[in-house]
Amino acid sequence: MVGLPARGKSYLSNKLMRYLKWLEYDVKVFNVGQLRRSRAKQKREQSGVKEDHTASYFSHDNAEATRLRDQLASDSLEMLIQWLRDGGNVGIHDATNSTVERRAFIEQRLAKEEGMTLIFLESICDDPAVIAANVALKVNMGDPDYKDMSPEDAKRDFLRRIKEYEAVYETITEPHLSYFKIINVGDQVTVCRIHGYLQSRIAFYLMNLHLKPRSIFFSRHGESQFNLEGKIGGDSDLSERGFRYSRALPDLIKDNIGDAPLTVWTSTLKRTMQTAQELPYPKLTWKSLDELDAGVCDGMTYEEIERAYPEDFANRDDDKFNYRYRGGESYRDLVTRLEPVIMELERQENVLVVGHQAILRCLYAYFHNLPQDDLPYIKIPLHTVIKLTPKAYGCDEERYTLPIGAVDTHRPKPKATRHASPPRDGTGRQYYTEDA
Ligand SMILES: O=P(O)(O)OC[C@H]1O[C@@](CO)(OP(=O)(O)O)[C@@H](O)[C@@H]1O
Repeated sequence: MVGLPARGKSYLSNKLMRYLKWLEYDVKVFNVGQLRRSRAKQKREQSGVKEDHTASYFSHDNAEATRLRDQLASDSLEMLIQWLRDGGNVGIHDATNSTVERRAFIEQRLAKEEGMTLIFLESICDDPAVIAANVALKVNMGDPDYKDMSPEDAKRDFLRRIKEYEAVYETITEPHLSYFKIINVGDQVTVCRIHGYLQSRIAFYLMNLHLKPRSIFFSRHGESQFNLEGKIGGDSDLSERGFRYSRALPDLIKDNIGDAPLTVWTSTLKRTMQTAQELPYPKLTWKSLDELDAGVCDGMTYEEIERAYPEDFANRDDDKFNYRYRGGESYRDLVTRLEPVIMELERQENVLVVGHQAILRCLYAYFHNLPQDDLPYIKIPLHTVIKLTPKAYGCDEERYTLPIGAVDTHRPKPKATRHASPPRDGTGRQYYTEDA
C-alpha cells in the first residue's frame, strides 16, 4: 500500500483481502501500525518504558524515530515474505510507503526472492468528507494510540501526524513500477504494468468500489411447492403462503427505504420471479443466481437421497463446501459462478436480491467474511429479509421476518465431522488500524 494516513489504505487492504479470500486465495494483511503497537506494548510490560507515539514520532526530522519506523516496516516486510515462502498467495503490506526511497527499498528486497511479484496500490484521496470520516474513525474507535487522550487532543495529534507525512509524501511516478492508483475509492483508477488474471481481477475490483451509503437486501423466494414437500432443486411454483409473502414484500421494502431507488435481482427460476412480481422496481434476471444444481438428486427429498446415494449423502455431510452433486454443483462451484454477481453488487447502490438458500449463503459469507466450513450452514430462513449496510469494516445487519408461516429448510451441521473447522473470528469486523 502507498498513501498518506487517513486515505483508506487499511480499508482497501481489508476489502481486497475479503474479496480474494472469498475467491479462495490465501491472503494476509501485514499492518505496520499494529506491529508498532504490539511491540510498544511488549516493551511497556517488560521494562515499564512507555514509547511516545504522538505526532513527533512521525516527524521525518526526528532521525531516531525515522530509523525506528523504517526498521518496523522492514520487519513487517520480512514477516510478509516469510509468510509467502510458507505458501501464502497474496501478502498486503499495509503501511504508508510514501516515499520513492521506501518503495525502492521494498523493490530491492523483493528482487532477492524468486517467484514473487510486487505491485503497489496507492490510495489518493482529496475528498474532504472521506478524509474527515477516516480521521473520525481513527479517533473514535478506541485506537490504542489515543487511548489516554481526549477525542479533541487525539484528533489534533492525528492531523499533525498527517502533516508530517504530507511534508515528505511522493506520489508514485517511478515509471518501471507495477502499480494501481485509486483516487477517492473508485472514482478513478490508473493501472500501470498490470498483467495476467489475478492482477486484472484486482484492477477490475478496485474500479467497482464506491463509498456511497447504500443497503443490500437479501430475501429467499417465498415458500415453494417443493419446499413444502421437502424436495430440493426443481422449478416449482410458490405455495399459497409463498404467494402471500410476495404480496407482503413490497410494503416491507417501501417501509425500509422509502422512495430511494432500488434494483431487484432474481434468478431465472419461477419461485424467485413470482416472489418479485409485485415489487415496483426495475428488475434484472441473472442465470448466475439460479440455485445450486443438485444434479441427479434434483427433485428428491433428503431422505430419498440418503436411501438412493448413502455414500454421497455421508460425503456431503462430511465436507459440504466441497461436495459436488453427481452431475451437479458444489458450494465451491457456486462461489466461482457468483464472482460476477459480487463485482456488480460492489458497483451498485440499493439492491434487493431475491434468491435461493445456497446462493444467498455464498453472498452473505462474502459480506461477513465467513469461513468456508461454516458457509453451507448459514441460516437464511424463508419469509425473512436480511438488510446489510456496508460500513468501514464489515457490515451492519438487520433481519425482518414477516408473520407468514413457512417450512424450515435448514439442515444443521452434523455433530462429528472429519474436517472439524478451527475456531475463527468470522465477524468480518477488524480493528481499525493505521500506519506505522
Ligand atoms: O445446501 P443445502 O443445505 O442442501 O440447501 C440448498 C437447498 O436449498 C433449497 C431448499 O431446500 O433451496 P430453495 O429453497 O431455493 O429451493 C434446495 O432447492 C437446495 O438444494
